[in-house]
Amino acid sequence: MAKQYDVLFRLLLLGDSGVGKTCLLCRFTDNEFHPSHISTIVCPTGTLVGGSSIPLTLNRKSWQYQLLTIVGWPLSVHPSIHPSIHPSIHPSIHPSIHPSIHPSIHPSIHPSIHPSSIHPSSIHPSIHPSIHPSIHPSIHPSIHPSIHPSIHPSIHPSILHPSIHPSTHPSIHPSIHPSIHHICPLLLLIRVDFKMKTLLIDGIKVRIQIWDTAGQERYQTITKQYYRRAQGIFLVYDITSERSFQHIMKWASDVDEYAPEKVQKILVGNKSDEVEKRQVATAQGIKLATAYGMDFFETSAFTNHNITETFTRLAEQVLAANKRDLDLLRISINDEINLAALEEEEGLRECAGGDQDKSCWC
Ligand SMILES: Nc1nc2c(ncn2[C@@H]2O[C@H](COP(=O)(O)OP(=O)(O)OP(=O)(O)O)[C@@H](O)[C@H]2O)c(=O)[nH]1
Repeated sequence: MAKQYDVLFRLLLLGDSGVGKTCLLCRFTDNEFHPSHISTIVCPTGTLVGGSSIPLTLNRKSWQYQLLTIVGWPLSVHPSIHPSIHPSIHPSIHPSIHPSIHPSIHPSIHPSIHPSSIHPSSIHPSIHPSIHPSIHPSIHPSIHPSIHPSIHPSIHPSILHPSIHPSTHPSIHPSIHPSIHHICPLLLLIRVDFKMKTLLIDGIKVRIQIWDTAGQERYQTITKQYYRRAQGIFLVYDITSERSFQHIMKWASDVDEYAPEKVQKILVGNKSDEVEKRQVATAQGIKLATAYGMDFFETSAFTNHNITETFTRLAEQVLAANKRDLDLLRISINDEINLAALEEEEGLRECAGGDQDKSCWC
């Protein structure tokens, strides 16, 4: 089978909330545009002490969730637990999910999904009665018992139904209930969006994993945890927002502080279609990018202007920055191949030079 890619790079989208990071990503990977703004939520304040990644399929789309261990839960219910949660995404629970999840998932989650979507025999008996028929099974097996105290409605506005209001039954999760204030440590299942795409650059199949972060200030402690694993960063502002442009300096200084030294950066002025509302001139973008030594693109996720160009450019830069390492890797692989070929050849020669009547087992 042909190799799916040669190298894998991790890119990160950074910028204020509402500049269009999620839209840029969706336009690039799925050629879709979402007119409404649903804030990407990382997770409520707390201290990240560990985590592992879990893929989940929601609405036939693949999203990445992070199972995070948070300590120091705030004393009040987080504002992100809000009734305006989107009705369309059905969290699925994998059949192998451990019974200990049982008390934390409540039948009130949502009444509308068809019972046939869950295969009764595949669900552990102790989970079954408490999961409402509407929930499609599919939290990954790796979630296992540790998830129990942690499924939390702040996951993402789009994942839970409005019916999950803080006043809902406290067994959904203690922290959702206004009266319960102390939970520590706490495990959280949160959505950290990333999407993948493979590009062909100089004959190299470059797979890029693009992480969409939450622009909201309150999530930035957590977001910074992703910087150090990034090889490329998009610093995004909105050309209709002078403020988002001013904040680029803050984002850039965070990158300097938390990202690896070799990280590649690109400045992106999004919403170029909003001609009437423009507050940041193209020349200002160019000037800032030049000052930081970055490339600069004005984009529109709405009209698809410069989207592929921007993502490809950053991937090219990351590839160029890592080319030396790649070449070294390739040389060592080639050396191994050459050595194997040499050994094989020598073996053949030995056989050929030996007793001609003997069968060669080389
Ligand atoms: N006109 C126009 N609107 C856009 C464009 N890109 C995004 N938007 C709109 O801007 C709003 C915010 O977009 P998002 O992609 O959700 O913003 P975000 O940066 O991911 O925001 P957070 O998740 O809160 O950090 C949405 O209403 C989008 O429809 C664009 O290129 N042109």
